[in-house]
Amino acid sequence: MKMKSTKKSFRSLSQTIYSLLGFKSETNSTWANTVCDIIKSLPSTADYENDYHDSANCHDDDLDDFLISKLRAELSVLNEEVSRLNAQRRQVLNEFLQLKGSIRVFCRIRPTINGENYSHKKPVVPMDSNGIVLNFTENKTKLYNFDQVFHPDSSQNEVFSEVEPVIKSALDGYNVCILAYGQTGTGKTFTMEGNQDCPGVVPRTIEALFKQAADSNHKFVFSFSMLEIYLGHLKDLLVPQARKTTDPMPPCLNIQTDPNGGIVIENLVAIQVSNFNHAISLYRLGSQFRSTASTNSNKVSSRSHCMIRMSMTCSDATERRKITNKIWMVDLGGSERVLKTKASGRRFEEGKAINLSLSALGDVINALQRKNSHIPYRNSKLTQVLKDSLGEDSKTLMLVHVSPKEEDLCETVCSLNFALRLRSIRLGKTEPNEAREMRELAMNKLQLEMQDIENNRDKFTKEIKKLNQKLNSLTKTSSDSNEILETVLEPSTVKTSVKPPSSKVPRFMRPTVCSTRKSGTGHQTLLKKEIRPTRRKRLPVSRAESVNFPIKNMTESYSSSISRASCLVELNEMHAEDNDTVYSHDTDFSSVNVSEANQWVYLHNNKRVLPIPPPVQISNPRERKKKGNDYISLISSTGSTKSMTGVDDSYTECDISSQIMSPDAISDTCYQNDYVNIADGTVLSQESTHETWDTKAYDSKDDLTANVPGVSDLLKENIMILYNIFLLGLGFGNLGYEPDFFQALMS
Ligand SMILES: Nc1ncnc2c1ncn2[C@@H]1O[C@H](COP(=O)(O)OP(=O)(O)OP(=O)(O)O)[C@@H](O)[C@H]1O
Repeated sequence: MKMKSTKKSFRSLSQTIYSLLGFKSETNSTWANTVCDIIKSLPSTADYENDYHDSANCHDDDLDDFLISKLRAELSVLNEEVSRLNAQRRQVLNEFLQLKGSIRVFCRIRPTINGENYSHKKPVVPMDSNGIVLNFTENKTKLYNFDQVFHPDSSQNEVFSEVEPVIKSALDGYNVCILAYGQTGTGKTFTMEGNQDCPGVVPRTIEALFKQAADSNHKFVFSFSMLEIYLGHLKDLLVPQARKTTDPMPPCLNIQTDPNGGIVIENLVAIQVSNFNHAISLYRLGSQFRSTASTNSNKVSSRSHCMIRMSMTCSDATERRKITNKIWMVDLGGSERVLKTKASGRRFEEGKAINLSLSALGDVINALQRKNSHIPYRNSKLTQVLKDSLGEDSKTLMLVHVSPKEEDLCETVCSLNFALRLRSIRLGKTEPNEAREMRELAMNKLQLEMQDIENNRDKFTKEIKKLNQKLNSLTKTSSDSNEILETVLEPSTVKTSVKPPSSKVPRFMRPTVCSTRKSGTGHQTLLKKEIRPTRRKRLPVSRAESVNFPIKNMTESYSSSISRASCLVELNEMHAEDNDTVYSHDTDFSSVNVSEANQWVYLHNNKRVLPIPPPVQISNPRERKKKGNDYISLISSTGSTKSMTGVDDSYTECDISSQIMSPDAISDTCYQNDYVNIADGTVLSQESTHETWDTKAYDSKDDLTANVPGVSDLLKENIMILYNIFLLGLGFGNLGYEPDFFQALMS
């Protein structure tokens, strides 16, 4: 235990050294370095450790080290095992998808919706999980085969279970494309988006991506984009759209090809998303900007192709197909027979544009399936955007939607013929039954194998998480103890990253404004805005970043600068409060500084600077507002970007932030000088007795004089003058001015 106590005393010593920084002008970083040099020259920890080992075979820190290295070794074995299983799973999945086909076509039959009338004979009948029969007349039927047929009562869950394998492919680095195709009003948006109770493919895919990425033992960075292709133009759905002709137009989206053949959409917004909720909120936002309209076939009909893109980057998995890849989820515009919908004007143009691009998409997929040498990507914007996600090295799912209604039979035939064109020639109806059964058997086997691998991997991943937690708690305790000494030895890091532990230091030991100014430590501390939780709470020793605030025609002593944070707070609040109230009790403390500074350096129209505001109460709210406006005009005239961020040499200026009290000094002053209302004995804090444009402050002062019975106006004025002298004495006293300075000033 001797060793432990020695270490502890060293730790507390370094802490003490650190807390003394800035207490006296001598206790600066040079001093701290010297003391730490002395500490370094003392017998090293290793010497103690050796001694300790001699005296006792076991020690807490050694045990920690031993446990840490043991945990690390275990983790590396487990991680290797997970990587091996991942590679195995990837291989099995690929085999599985190859048997299934890299372009797969599903068919979903929409259920009947309330109020719809149907003829006695059902025109669209699902056969089994792959077949669908169309009944044209009594004795004329036609059978269509697909990779999967979803019956009218199939749930969103069932649909997603067929989609899920391609999400795994996406995480393996393949580009993936999920397309919802069909006549208008057949349920494309329902499948892709779903509703609150039955979420569709898009939310489920996003959720699965985040979940599977978390389970994968690799670090993924996801980004979300959303666009629509409307009348042949690309429109970013995450950018506010121009409503009036005078509104600026959003940047034009151009499609480019990078040297590797990847598609780049210029100016498309891609927002990094770290979790499901974040991505979904963006999706909801984008959905609001979609172009929809009411048509004869659908009350809320999508008049464009809506495309959602999740890009993912994973640089620590070398076995992935690509470092960055993407998954497109596309709710295609509804195919429609213009004659039937009787669309005209804009609706007609929209329908025509949708049909043309759908036809181009069909041509591309068909050419890919036939392995044609020329793939006609350039025939539409839709196929240009999807160029790198439809080819050889990617996975495509087409969900074809059909209506159950007899009157829609023509459109249903068109949709199913379109879908048939997309089906792999190899997997078409030419495939013999025997071969098909063999293929299905092999696929089932691979699926079981994959399930087995995933179960094992999950077991290991859980174990890794547990071990990591243990390791974190062990390494945290050992690194915490070294951190403080390192900070003292490395004074440059104190500047921005470490906050002095002022709350642990007794008040009398904390630096004053002057000492901070002399030692120069004030500017080394936090740049962040401090929130003042309650009026009486002590604030840490910290100062807001100060910027020069040039004022024309000012002598050096009266020129000022204010904190950037406070300036912004003031401005915001003045605008927000319609200039009536400058700050409230929970205002940033630094903004209080500015208002107090305005009592001492009152600025009017940026021309005249008086040391003290005239002790005139502004009871008329209009006047009060005007005064506030003067302040605003001051901030806006002198607080321009230039003056806020830099120094303008044409002005005489000095940094008044060094004259304004530090928040701590102000809070100290408040403690020492709480004002007792002589009439009712209540304690008013200094803040509330100051003359600012805070209505509360005025009320307090009004109370102060009004509550004294029989006080004449002259007496009131004298009290106010005395009171101002008192305040000025306090404030300026803290800044190093002598009382006779004020007497001279007042006289
Ligand atoms: N499987 C389903 N279960 C329940 N309701 C459905 C289903 N499919 C579609 N619907 C309902 O049918 C209506 C039309 O669906 P939806 O708007 O999704 O069609 P759409 O194909 O996207 O049409 P458009 O191309 O005109 O945008 C909606 O009210 C939707 O809720």
